[in-house]
Order: sequence, then structure tokens, then C-alpha cells
Amino acid sequence: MADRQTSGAAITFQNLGKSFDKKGSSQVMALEGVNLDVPAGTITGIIGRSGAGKSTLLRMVNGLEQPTSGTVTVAGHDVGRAGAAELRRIRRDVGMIFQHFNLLSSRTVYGNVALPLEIAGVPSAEIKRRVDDLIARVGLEALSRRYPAELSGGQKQRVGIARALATQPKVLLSDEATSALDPETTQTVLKLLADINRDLGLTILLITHEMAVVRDIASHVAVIDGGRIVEAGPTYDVFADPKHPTTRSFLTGITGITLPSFIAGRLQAERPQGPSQEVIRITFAGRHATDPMLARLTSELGIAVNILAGAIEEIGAHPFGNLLVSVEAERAAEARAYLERHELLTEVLGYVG
Ligand SMILES: Nc1ncnc2c1ncn2[C@@H]1O[C@H](COP(=O)(O)OP(=O)(O)OP(=O)(O)O)[C@@H](O)[C@H]1O
Repeated sequence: MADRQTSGAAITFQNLGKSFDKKGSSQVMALEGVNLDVPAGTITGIIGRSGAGKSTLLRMVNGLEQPTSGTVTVAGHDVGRAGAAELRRIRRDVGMIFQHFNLLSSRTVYGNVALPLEIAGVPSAEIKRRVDDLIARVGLEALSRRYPAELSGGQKQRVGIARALATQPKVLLSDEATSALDPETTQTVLKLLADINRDLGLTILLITHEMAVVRDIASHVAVIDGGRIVEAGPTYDVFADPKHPTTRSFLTGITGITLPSFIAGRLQAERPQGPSQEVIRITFAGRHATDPMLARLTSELGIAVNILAGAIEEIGAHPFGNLLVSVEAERAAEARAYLERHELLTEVLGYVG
């Protein structure tokens, strides 16, 4: 994860709004009152559910959409007010990669990466030098004569990344770039993006609906919900102390820990009659992440806790973990209140009789 000194904002959204005309009379407010600084040199993640406004926000950065109100500033340029020539300059400074790669099927790997340079009128010897360099940077030297149809998804995205870097941009926009990839390939592409961020000092603004992507590479995060930024800051701070329900719900599922099948098969949503256990997910973060809270729950309140599954990992060198536990349903509310008082997050998953 990038954790570098930053020098000001690479992108600033100021009081940004965007509405679309809908068929009939009403309007869709895709974005409203968005204020956000994307610090230069960071990898910043924008996370939100489908329809939250992520793509619209991203598309404003390179002028593919115009704001209805407010401004987007990229490296000092007001994108919404830029004339044609200034917009061309901005677009050279802002590369973009896509979920479905958007490669030209009739061009080879080399041809796809060369395209932006051909359009910019770069001399062919210079194009060859730069394209060879870029293809090496993304590890595709052996495949430069292949066509997109002959590549895996991860290889196609590497071509997309090389092409986006061709004009030596200051900012790279990533539109769900790993959403179509399997988990292993996702990791290799995220690692490549992190390397590029570190080596080139490039600012990366990525949109995603997966908190795991944010956890893995973003030093900063903004959570978008219903067209508004509901929470933003350094990733660890947001993970350690999420304020908004949307952030909390994104966080609870990210470790991928699942209940053992003997419990999952018996889990019911309503508390049954008679003695039962409440199954709870506990998210550990912040200053209490490593405290022996469950032992204290038992010794201070006399509530026994059964551990069902768990994992602790690091986010930006800080501990962050999830535990699935069960406690006697009768005393579960008391147990959850105790844990919440000590700044742990709890979520009721169900009951077993
Ligand atoms: N060109 C358009 N015309 C009309 N409405 C639009 C247009 N583009 C987006 N919208 C609407 O704006 C809202 C935000 O859409 P947007 O595509 O930015 O969301 P998103 O968070 O990127 O969603 P997803 O993850 O599904 O791509 C949605 O209600 C969408 O229907």
C-alpha cells in the first residue's frame, strides 16, 4: 500500500453536482455536493454500490461528462471549463483503464499500446522506444505480436495499463479494472498498479465496489452513497473507525471468513424459542484490535464466547481482523454492547437452536 508524502491535491472535486435528464419529466441526481481532494501521489479508492455515482464521478475527471454544478480540477486545470485544446492536454495527463479492457481487436499488443502515441503525432522511432519500454514494464515482452483474442484477461488488462501510460499521464483512472478478473489475477494486476504508483509517482484514482481492492492497494478511500461522499480519509482511519452505515456494511464482509458448514446449515434469522446461541461477527480495528477483549468479556461479565472462525490481517501495517463467534442468545445484547463500548464492531448473523 502506498504511504507516501503527498504534495497537494492532484484532483479536486468542489461542490460537484451532476444530474441527467430522464425520459419523462424527472431528473436523476447522479452526484450532489461532492467535495473531495485526491492527494497527489496516492492510490485513492472510491467505493460504492451500483448506481452510487462512481462512474459519473470518474468520467468528469477527463471531461467525458460535464458537471451540472461545481468544479473538477486536475493538475490545476478546470476540466468543465476547458476549451478543446486544453481538454486534449488534460486527456494526455489522465490515462484510463476499464473493466472490459477496451482494446482494439484488430491491433496487436504493440499496436494497441502505440495508438495514443500515433494519435499524438509522436515520431515512429520514439514510439518504438516508448512502446517497447511500456510493454516491458507490464511484463508482456513475449506477447507483443499477439492479438487481444489470444490473451488472458489479466494479460489484456496489462495491455490496457501500458496503453494508459503511453502519454506519460500524471493521473491514472481505473474503472473497476479488476472486476472481470479472478482473485489471483486481480492480485497481480493490483500489484502492478501499486508498482507503477511507487515507481512513477503517478496518482491513481480507482472506482470499485469491492472493499478488498481498497484494502489491498488504496492509501486513501472515499465512500459514495446516493451520489454523495459519506466518508473519506486515509484507508486505515476509515477502516478503524467507520462512521457511516454504508462504510460499515462494506467492511463487515471483506475478510471472506465464512461460518463452518455445521453452523451455517443450522443458522436461522429469527431467535428460536428455548435456549439458543446468537452468531456474531466482530470486526477488530483501531487501538483495541489486539486487546484480549473476548477474555475480558468472560472475566468481567461472565459471558462465555465460542470462537467459530477468524483471521487477523494488516492494513497499512496496522492489525485488522474479523472473528465469528457465538454467545448465549439470552446475554448476547449485553455482550455486543460491551464490545461496541470498546470500539469493536459487531453484526448479528443469526441464531442456532
Ligand atoms: N447517461 C446517463 N443518463 C441518465 N442517467 C444516468 C446516466 N449515467 C448515469 N446515470 C444515472 O446516474 C446514477 C449514477 O450512475 P453511475 O453509473 O455513475 O453509478 P455507478 O456507481 O458507477 O454504478 P455501477 O457500479 O453500476 O456502474 C444512476 O442512477 C444512473 O442510472
